[in-house]
Amino acid sequence: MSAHIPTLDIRRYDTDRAAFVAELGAAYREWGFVGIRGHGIAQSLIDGAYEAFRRFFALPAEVKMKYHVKGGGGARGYTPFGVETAKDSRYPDLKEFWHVGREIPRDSQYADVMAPNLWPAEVPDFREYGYGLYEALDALGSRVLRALALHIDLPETYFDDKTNFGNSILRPIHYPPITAPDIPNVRAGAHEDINLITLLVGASAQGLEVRSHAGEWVPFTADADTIVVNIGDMLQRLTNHLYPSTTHRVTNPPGENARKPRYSVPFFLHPNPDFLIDVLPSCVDAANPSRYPQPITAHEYLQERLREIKLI
Ligand SMILES: O=C(O)CCC(=O)C(=O)O
Ligand SMILES: [Fe+2]
Repeated sequence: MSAHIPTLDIRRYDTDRAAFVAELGAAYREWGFVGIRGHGIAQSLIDGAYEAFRRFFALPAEVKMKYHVKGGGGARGYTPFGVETAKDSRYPDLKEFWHVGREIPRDSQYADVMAPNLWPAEVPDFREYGYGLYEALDALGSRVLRALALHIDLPETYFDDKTNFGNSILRPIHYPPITAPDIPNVRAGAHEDINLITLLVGASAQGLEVRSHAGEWVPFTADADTIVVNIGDMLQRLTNHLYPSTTHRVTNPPGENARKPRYSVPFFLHPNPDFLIDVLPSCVDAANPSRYPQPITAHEYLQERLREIKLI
């Protein structure tokens, strides 16, 4: 068992595939989290997106609320403070966020469950950078899924046609400075992600913690050139827990650091809405019988989980 969460260079997928897939697979089976370097996403795209998101969150509350869709479950546009609440938590998280979804033709078979995007007119760069980052992380996520597929003896391209219309979400988050002493809320309460995998770009400020097998909270503050990629509940279910969806949280920093805001941008990579999450036969044997005899579509599963976190 390694004592810390590994970071691997994804360029090795092309130069040193067998060893890379083995190391990546082992790291995920142990931690559910890995840092990915050498991903090729331009720093200028990441910086430009962060700057556009920061400018949006700095707008007055009433301007931001123009982009809040009542009854929309936060699926697109802006969600204010005090809404999302981790499943077993009494207090809402200390965050506001925006959701960018996939751009699809409005006559697509998925149009009824994948609403059009909103874009804030006050920040002209938001769309270009926001969707640029969406597409870059979607492509990187597909590369990680190829390696994850090979590690469990699936064809390399197994996930390609199951995620090409994935209901994936880019979520710029702003955690504002914490000024009140002794508040019971945390920036993000302990939770597992719902989707297949999550790619977290540039969460350079401290605060993210990952629960180890032994039940200890392990801080994971990635280097600036590293994208954190973790397993979500849908992939855990599909693989009968071979790939674990690891509990994580964002703590309130101690002392003066609490007065610094935190920005982070997770990309929640989802399968196509009609993908049937049915435990892979290769992940079941006599010692590990299926934990989920009942399959469920990705869309139904998502609806169940959004109700649990009070988004719908
Ligand atoms: O802010 C972070 O670094 C993590 C956020 C997170 O875990 C989430 O939104 O699911
Ligand atoms: Fe998360």
